[in-house]
This record gives sequence, C-alpha cells and structure tokens, in this order.
Amino acid sequence: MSTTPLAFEQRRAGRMAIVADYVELTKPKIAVMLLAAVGVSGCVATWGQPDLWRLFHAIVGTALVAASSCVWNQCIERRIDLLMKRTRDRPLPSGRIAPRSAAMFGAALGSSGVAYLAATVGWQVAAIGAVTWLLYVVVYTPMKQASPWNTAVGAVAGALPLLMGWAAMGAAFDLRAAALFAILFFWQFPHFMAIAWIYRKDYAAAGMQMLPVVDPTGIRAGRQAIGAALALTLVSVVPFLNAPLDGAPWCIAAALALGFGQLLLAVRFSVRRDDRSARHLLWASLVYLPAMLGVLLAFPIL
Ligand code: HEM
Ligand SMILES: CC(C)=CCC/C(C)=C/CC/C(C)=C/COP(=O)(O)OP(=O)(O)O
Repeated sequence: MSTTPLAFEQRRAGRMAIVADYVELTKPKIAVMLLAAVGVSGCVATWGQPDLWRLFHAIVGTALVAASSCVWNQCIERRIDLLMKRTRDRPLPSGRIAPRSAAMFGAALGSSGVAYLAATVGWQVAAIGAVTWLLYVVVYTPMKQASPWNTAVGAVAGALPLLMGWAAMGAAFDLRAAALFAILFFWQFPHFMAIAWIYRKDYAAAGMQMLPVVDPTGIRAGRQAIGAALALTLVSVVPFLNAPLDGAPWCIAAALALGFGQLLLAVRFSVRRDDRSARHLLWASLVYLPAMLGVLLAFPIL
C-alpha cells in the first residue's frame, strides 16, 4: 500500500503535536528559569570557576527530576485543572494524553533523573532532588486545596534546586548558599501573589486555597508580596558582602536597585489591588530573576 504525501504530512503533524503535548507536561518555561538558577548557583559556589562537566550533569539531572515532578503534579491535578480557564486546555484535562501514559512518562523521567544525579554528581545531590520532588508532588500539590500556606511550601520546593547546583560543585553550605536559597524563596511570593490575584476567580472555582481566595480583598496578598520583596532586597546583598572582589559595590547597588523595583511594584499592587498592578508585578518578577542571576554571574568577573 502506497502512502500519499498528504497522509505522510498529516501523520508527521500528529506526531509533532504529541511530542509538543509531552513537552508541555514538563512546564518547560519554568524549567528554563530554574535550570538557569541552578547553573548560576554552581558558578557562585566556585567563585565563577565551576567544573563545567559536573555543572552540565547537575543541570541535566535536575531537568529530568523537575520535569518528572511537573508531570506528576499535572497528573494529580487533572480534574481540578479542568475547572480553571488557565489550565483546562492542558494535555491531561483536555484528554490528549492519558493519565496512565503521563504517569509512566513522569516515573521514567524521575527515576532516570535521580539515578543520573547519583551516578554523576553524587548521592547528596540526588537526595536533594528526591526530597524536592516529594515536597512538590506529595506535600505542595494536595496542600493547594487545604491552606494558603501552600505557597510557602511551594517556594521551598522552588528554591531547593539551587542547593543541588551548589552541592554538585562539592562546595560546603555557607552563608552565601543560604542567601541564594533565600533570594529564590522570597522571590516567589511577589511572583505568585500577583499570579494568584490575576487568576483568583479560577482558583476559587477550583477550590484552591490561595491567599486572594481566602481574603478576596487582596490585603493579605499585598502584605505578603511587600514583606517578601523587602526580605528579598535585604538578602540579595548578602552574596556580595565580605568578598575580596572589586565589583562588590556595583553588584550591591544593582541588587538593591532590582530589589527596590520589586518592592515598589509590590507596594503599588498592595495599594491598588487591581489586575493592572498585579500584571506589572508579575512582569517585574520575571525580569528580576534573570537580572539578579546576571548580577551574581558577573560578580567574579567585574
Ligand atoms: C510558589 C511557587 C510558584 C508558584 C505557585 C508559581 C506559579 C506560576 C504560575 C501559575 C504561572 C503561570 C502564570 C500564567 O499563566 O500567567 C507561573 C509562571 C512562571 N513561573 Fe512561576 N511559580 C512558582 C515558582 C516559580 C519558580 C521557582 C520559577 C523558576 C525559577 C518560576 C518561573 C516562572 C516563569 C518563567 C513563568 C512564566 C512562564 C509562563 O507563563 O508559564 N516560578 N508561575
Ligand atoms: C528537582 C525538582 C523536583 C524541582 C521542582 C522544582 C519545581 C517545579 C518547583 C515548582 C515551583 C512551583 C510551586 C510551581 C507552581 O506549581 P503549580 O502546581 O502551582 O502550577 P500550576 O497551577 O500552573 O500547575
């Protein structure tokens, strides 16, 4: 039986669409930013001179474990995601991928990721990866239905991969490692309070206990965004203190400027509590993180 060019093209397009759906399950946009942060963490740990092979292995392994956690998060939430406009067209709620296939895909990614990390950069890094996976999938994901404290738990899961980059370099955990963790931990509150406000109706419809759902005035979300942006600004200078490097004053100035930008937009959101100011805060958070990572990366070179 011969295949017409049209039938061939249709099959190819179908295969591409399936691949795109599996990629979507791994939340690739969040992963890119997270892996950039893991890479920068490895550079900061070694004062800008990482063992590039070890860093490569740490990034690949973290990518696999993080992707697995996102696939399982969506497996667990497939019915809830159907209730929200933002998520109802995802591959699982829309029925384009079967839950069983996704679960198997996630299990394969996760087990190969943990094994890869253990084989290449050591069991400690693999263990942090496994703990982060459990925190995100087993604690955070169900907790979204139970308490607005879920965001704090999600923020620990979001920041822990930095310690994977650090540990992969064989560096001891010190004040600078704690500061990097704290930067990513606090960053997530303005980032997510803005998102939770924008999608508050979606979250309420799905029974998610986000702060703007339990307090629809947005006062508590605004306060949390301000408090975290303030803490973020303070901890962001710590990596540059007590370092015998010429660039320290420039980096401190840049970190403070970026932090004050976040703080200003968090205050504006807290005062106005409207979608426009929330969108500006979300946008600013997505500019802040790569910019701050750039400052951390530039520090040993300046
Ligand atoms: C408590 C922790 C976090 C929560 C609840 C959260 C939630 C979300 C949500 C719901 C979106 C989609 C917004 C939209 O569709 O308009 C988003 C976007 C984004 N997040 Fe987060 N996030 C968290 C932590 C992180 C972390 C740790 C990173 C990476 C370091 C990150 C990076 C991003 C990026 C790059 C986007 C924009 C890409 C997109 O539109 O999908 N987030 N976040
Ligand atoms: C190594 C490893 C396991 C890393 C995991 C890192 C990771 C993906 C952290 C997630 C951060 C986070 C809470 C995202 C929002 O999820 P959400 O479920 O609230 O987002 P959604 O509503 O869009 O699904």
